Amino acid sequence: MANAATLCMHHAALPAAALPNCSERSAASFQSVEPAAVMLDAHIDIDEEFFNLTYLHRSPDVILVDQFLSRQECESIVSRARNKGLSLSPVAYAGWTQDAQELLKLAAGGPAVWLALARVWMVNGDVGGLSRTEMIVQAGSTWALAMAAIGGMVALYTQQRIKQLQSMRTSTSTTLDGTGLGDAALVRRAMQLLKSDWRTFEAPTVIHYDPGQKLAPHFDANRAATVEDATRGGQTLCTLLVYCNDVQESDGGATVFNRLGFSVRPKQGQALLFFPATKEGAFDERVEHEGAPAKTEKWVARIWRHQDRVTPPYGLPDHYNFE
Ligand SMILES: O=C(O)CCC(=O)C(=O)O
Ligand SMILES: [Fe+2]
Repeated sequence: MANAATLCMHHAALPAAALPNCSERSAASFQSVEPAAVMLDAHIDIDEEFFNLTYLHRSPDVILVDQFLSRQECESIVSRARNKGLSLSPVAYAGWTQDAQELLKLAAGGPAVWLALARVWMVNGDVGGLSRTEMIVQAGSTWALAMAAIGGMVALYTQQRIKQLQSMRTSTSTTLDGTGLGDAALVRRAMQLLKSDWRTFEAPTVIHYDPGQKLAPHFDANRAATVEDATRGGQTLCTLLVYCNDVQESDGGATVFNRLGFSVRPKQGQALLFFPATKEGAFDERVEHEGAPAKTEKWVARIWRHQDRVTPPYGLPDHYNFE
């Protein structure tokens, strides 16, 4: 089965880790320089009374739920994933449609027009006295040829970009069907905490990092979600990660929020919840994050809550029964 959970990465993610003093930027100072913060804070409604829920950060809201899953549930998730087998985590080039459109628009008004005019000028110089219709035909066909060639170059660039992004995620992963002891508990509790129907969830994804593996800074939402995520339920509104094993402080492997200046160390059974987009689907770049390389292995289970029904193979099947 196609692995449902591709990771959305965009070139905008690249310089983020290198933002000057980004780790020292406090929430308060961020709010004062970001007037749109209040609008961006309007994430989906959650169950604030959920057992063990604490706020790690406000605006943007980042939440921890201790003992979200039990040790047995975590172990069950890991062993089901191992039995199924994991493969290199897929990465999506989020925003490629926008980038390609922009490049083509630039070319259509610039280089393609210059080439068309140059061709008319040359042909006119060679044969002389081109009629107006002949000039239009010459210019039009040259413009179309130039656009086709530029389209090919944009496609090549997009392929290169996907390869480059893939090298930034070296973990392996797989999806579970939500019927094992641990993954069923994950879906059930996610439904309560997020006050959401399982139909808006991607199938639970299990991510495994071997020592040294990592996930570079990225956003889970996609600025071009309406086009690129149309077949997987639209925008990612919420990310729920559950750490399935402990990683000691000195061993790295934290989930790092560079722009917010803090990180979360993996603790078995603990859930980390944040909102890559508002309930309306507006992209929130403040919650850019990364999975830092660990010296030991690290296991994470993840549910992405989308805007609409996530149909199979990305989501759970119609006959899924969470009871
Ligand atoms: O492994 C982590 O700490 C982060 C994982 C993550 O961000 C993702 O899977 O989208
Ligand atoms: Fe992520």
